[in-house]
Amino acid sequence: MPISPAVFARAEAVLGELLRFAAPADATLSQYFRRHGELGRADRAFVAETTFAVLRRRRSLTARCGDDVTSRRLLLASLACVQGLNRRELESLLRESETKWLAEAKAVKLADLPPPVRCDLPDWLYEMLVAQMGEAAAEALAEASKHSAPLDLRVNPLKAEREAVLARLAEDGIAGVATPFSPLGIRLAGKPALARHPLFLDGSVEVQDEGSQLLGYLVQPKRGEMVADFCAGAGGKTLLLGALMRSQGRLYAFDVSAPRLAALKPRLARSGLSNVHPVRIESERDARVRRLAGKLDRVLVDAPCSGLGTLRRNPDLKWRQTAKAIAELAVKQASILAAASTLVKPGGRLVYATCSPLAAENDVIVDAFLAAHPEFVPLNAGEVLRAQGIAIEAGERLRLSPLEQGVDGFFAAVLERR
Ligand SMILES: C[S@@+](CC[C@H](N)C(=O)[O-])C[C@H]1O[C@@H](n2cnc3c(N)ncnc32)[C@H](O)[C@@H]1O
Repeated sequence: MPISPAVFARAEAVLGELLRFAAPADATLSQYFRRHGELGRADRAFVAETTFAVLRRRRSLTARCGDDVTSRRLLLASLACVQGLNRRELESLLRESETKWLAEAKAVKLADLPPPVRCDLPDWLYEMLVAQMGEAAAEALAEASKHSAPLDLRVNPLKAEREAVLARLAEDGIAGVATPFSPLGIRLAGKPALARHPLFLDGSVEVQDEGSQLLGYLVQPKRGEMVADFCAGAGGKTLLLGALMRSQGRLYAFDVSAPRLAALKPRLARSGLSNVHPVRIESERDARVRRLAGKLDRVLVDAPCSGLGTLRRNPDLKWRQTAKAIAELAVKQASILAAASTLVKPGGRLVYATCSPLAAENDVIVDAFLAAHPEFVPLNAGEVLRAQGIAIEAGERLRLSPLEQGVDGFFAAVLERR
C-alpha cells in the first residue's frame, strides 16, 4: 500500500511539534492523538513510528538532509535511508524536485560522519560515554539504543501464573515468550493494545520492562516486612514489591509528585494489593519520612534521573537532557539516597537504582555515599539475583542495557546496614 500523503502530512505536523522539545515526546504525541480522534489505529501507528524513527537518528538524518532541514525531509530521509523504502514505495510522497536530493541523502555514508553524529548523540553525551566506556562500547550502546523496545509484561503472582497467562494470550492471538531473566516477565512479539484486555483489567498483568522487574528482585522484600519505595512514581516497582510481599506487611510508596501517585491508584486497585500506603512527601526530608527512621527492612531508591537508559522508548531524552541537568540531578540523587538510608534498620537492605548508564548518576553517587556512610556495606547484586534462581551475569553492581540483556538501561547497587 502506498503511503497516503494525508497521513504523511500528519507525521510532518507532529514531528514539527516534537522537534520543539517543549514536552516529553510521548506526551506530545498522546495530546495530538487526543486532539485528532479521527485518526485510525494504523494511521496513529504510522505517525508514531515514523516520527520516533526521526528522533532516534535526528543528527545523522540532519547531516543527510544537507542545507534544507525540514520535518518533511527528515521523514523522507528516514523512510528511505533507515527503513529502506525504495523510490516506488515513496512515489506517492516524493515531489519531482526531491528525487535528486534524496539520492544524495542516501549516498551519505555513516562511516564518513563524525562519531557523535553517526551515533546520533549530542557531543556532551557522546564524550561522557566515551570517557566512561571507550569509543567502541559507546558506539555499540548508542546503536542498540536506537531500536524500539519490545513490550514486556509482568505477571501478578497474586492473580495468575506465567504459563497460564502465556496460554491465554496465545488463545487471543497475542504471541509472547517468557523473559530470560525475570521469573514473572513476558516479552510480547508485537505491540498489541492491551488496555482493554481482561488480563490487564483484572490485574493479572502489568506493563513493565524486564530490567525494571529485576530491580524488584534486588530488593527481595519478604512477607510481613516494613518496606519503602522511596521514589515510587506511578508504582511500576511498587506493584512488584507488594506482590513479592504477598500483600503482607507494610509498603510505603513515597513520592513528591501527586499526579504520579494518583496514577498509581488505579493500578493498585487492579493489583489486589492491600499492603501499599502511598504517601506524598514535600521532599526527602519530610517529617513523615523522618518518623520512620531505623524502622524499615528494605528501602528502594529508584532515583529521579536523566532516563538515558530508556532511549529506546524515549529517544527525545538525548536531545532534551543537558550536562548541566545531569550535574543538578546528581546533587538531588545524593540527597535522596542519604535521606532514604536513614530509614533502614540494622541488617536491612537499601537499593539505589537509576535508568541511566551515566557513572555520574550511578557509581559516583554510590561511592560517595559509601565513603560517607561506613555503616553500609555493599552486597553483590549478581549473587542476590542468582540466589533467587535468576541466571544473570552480573557483578557487585547491576548494569543492564539494551545491548547486553536487551532491556532498558538500568543501574543498581545493593547495600546493607551493618
Ligand atoms: C525514576 S522515577 C520513579 C519510577 C517508579 N519507581 C516506577 O518504577 O514506575 C523517579 C521518581 O522520583 C520522584 N522524586 C523526585 N524527587 C523526589 C524526592 N525528593 N523524594 C521522593 N521522590 C522524588 C519523581 O517524582 C519520580 O516519580
